[in-house]
Amino acid sequence: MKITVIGTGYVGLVSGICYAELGHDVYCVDKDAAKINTLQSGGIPIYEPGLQRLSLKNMDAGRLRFTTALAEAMPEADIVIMAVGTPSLPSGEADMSYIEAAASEVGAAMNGYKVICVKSTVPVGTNERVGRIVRERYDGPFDTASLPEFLREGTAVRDTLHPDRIVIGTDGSRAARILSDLHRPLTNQIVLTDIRSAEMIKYASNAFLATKISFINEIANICEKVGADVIEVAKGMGLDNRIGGSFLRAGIGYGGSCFPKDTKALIQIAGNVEYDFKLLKSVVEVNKQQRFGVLDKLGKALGDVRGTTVGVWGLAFKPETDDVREAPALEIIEQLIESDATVKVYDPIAMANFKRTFDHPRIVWCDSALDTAQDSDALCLLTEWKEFAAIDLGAVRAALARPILIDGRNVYDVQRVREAGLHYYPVGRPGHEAYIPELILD
Ligand SMILES: NC(=O)C1=CN([C@@H]2O[C@H](COP(=O)(O)OP(=O)(O)OC[C@H]3O[C@@H](n4cnc5c(N)ncnc54)[C@H](O)[C@@H]3O)[C@@H](O)[C@H]2O)C=CC1
Ligand SMILES: O=C(O)[C@H]1O[C@H](OP(=O)(O)OP(=O)(O)OC[C@H]2O[C@@H](n3ccc(=O)[nH]c3=O)[C@H](O)[C@@H]2O)[C@H](O)[C@@H](O)[C@@H]1O
Repeated sequence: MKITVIGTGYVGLVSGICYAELGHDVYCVDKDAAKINTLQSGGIPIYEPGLQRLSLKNMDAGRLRFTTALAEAMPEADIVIMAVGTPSLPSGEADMSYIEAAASEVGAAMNGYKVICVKSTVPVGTNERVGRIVRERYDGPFDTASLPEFLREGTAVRDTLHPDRIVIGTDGSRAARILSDLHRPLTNQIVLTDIRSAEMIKYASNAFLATKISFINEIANICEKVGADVIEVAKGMGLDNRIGGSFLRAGIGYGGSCFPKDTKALIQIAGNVEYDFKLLKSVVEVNKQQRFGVLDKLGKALGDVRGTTVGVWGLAFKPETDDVREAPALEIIEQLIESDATVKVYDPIAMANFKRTFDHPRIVWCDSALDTAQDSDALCLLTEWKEFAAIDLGAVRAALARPILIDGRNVYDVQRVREAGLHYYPVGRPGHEAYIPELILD
């Protein structure tokens, strides 16, 4: 099939490249000329393992092209996939302006039947709006379809080529058939449904995953007070098939371009139909607070953070990505600076992105994990990169001015850290002896 993908952010780029890998002819379009130049010359504007190799392979095979001109990419397309951004407005609602502009451009470029899919995460009713916008400019046949995306950054290629399920929302059998044929090589788990339910499945899925994370984080906070170990608790819970073990890693809360945005948007969607989504509001509130647990522990360990030097390992919102959107590290570092600390930072991949987002004279940009630890009064691990998990803790202890390790992602074995002579402050686990449970059970 011939596919045109609009938007070469994470989603557009990964899906475009993966559709080409399945043997389809793909044209990826973006308004950002710099991104398109990079892509045309074989580069990739994001850090995503495995993506560049697939892009080059499919460009060489003549199945994958990049352009800034929608008019060039549209005429032959059977399927048009919109994957433009839907960022948060100050109200929390999703900003629909990119979708509306893209729909209008698609309408102007239509020249025959096509299935117009919305892959971006959009409020219920958006596909109908897209249909109306296209119809204003084109009076021939077409279908719209909701085709939500469930990939995760860092494992995007694998998630796309081996999805748990594909959700297709249509209001007609022709579009349903075309999109089922397109995705059948990927999985047998194809959920064919109506458009509004498909749009809701995406928000409900992200909101549920965010709920699991905030739930386990609250359990971790209680574990700290009663002397239980949240890793054991999550393991014991997760073995129940009804609960499932994934997304029960306690830590400093979720970040990224999607959970924070989509939870807020769903609260607004509910509010617009006069439904108060109390549970999800609490999930968001718990998440906002969770990151500050690192600062509480620093306060306990150091006495006062003023005038100290704090090392920070990890700036990306999760490992295997250079994305720092809504990364907990941003607020933690801002707070440390406000408290007059000097902050030494290091991330294997996300340093440049972070520096573009936030910089300050009291941030020291380090070249390595050990350089960050050198002479710091405490070290905080905020992203669980493999490099940090594998580091020689004895060398870390020798580099630090004071032996304090705050582990925001529960990376280390408690015994191993203690043997290295470090005072260990993980999340929801018995760590350093001085950090005793507040409640001792008889
Ligand atoms: N980032 C992720 O991991 C996931 C994102 N999503 C959803 O997918 C959507 C896209 O997300 P990202 O890829 O992260 O977005 P992004 O913001 O990184 O990229 C969007 C791209 O669209 C381009 N664009 C905007 N309007 C355009 C137009 N009219 N014509 C051509 N190009 C245009 C922009 O220049 C930009 O390159 C969002 O709704 C997001 O919620 C869904 C699943 C995963
Ligand atoms: O809609 C989206 O954009 C995507 O959002 C998430 O994907 P992503 O944000 O890339 O990354 P996740 O692996 O889900 O992690 C999100 C955040 O939750 C945190 N997290 C995750 C899992 C966990 O157990 N604990 C935890 O704190 C991570 O550290 C990270 O900050 C979803 O997992 C994808 O299915 C979805 O497509």
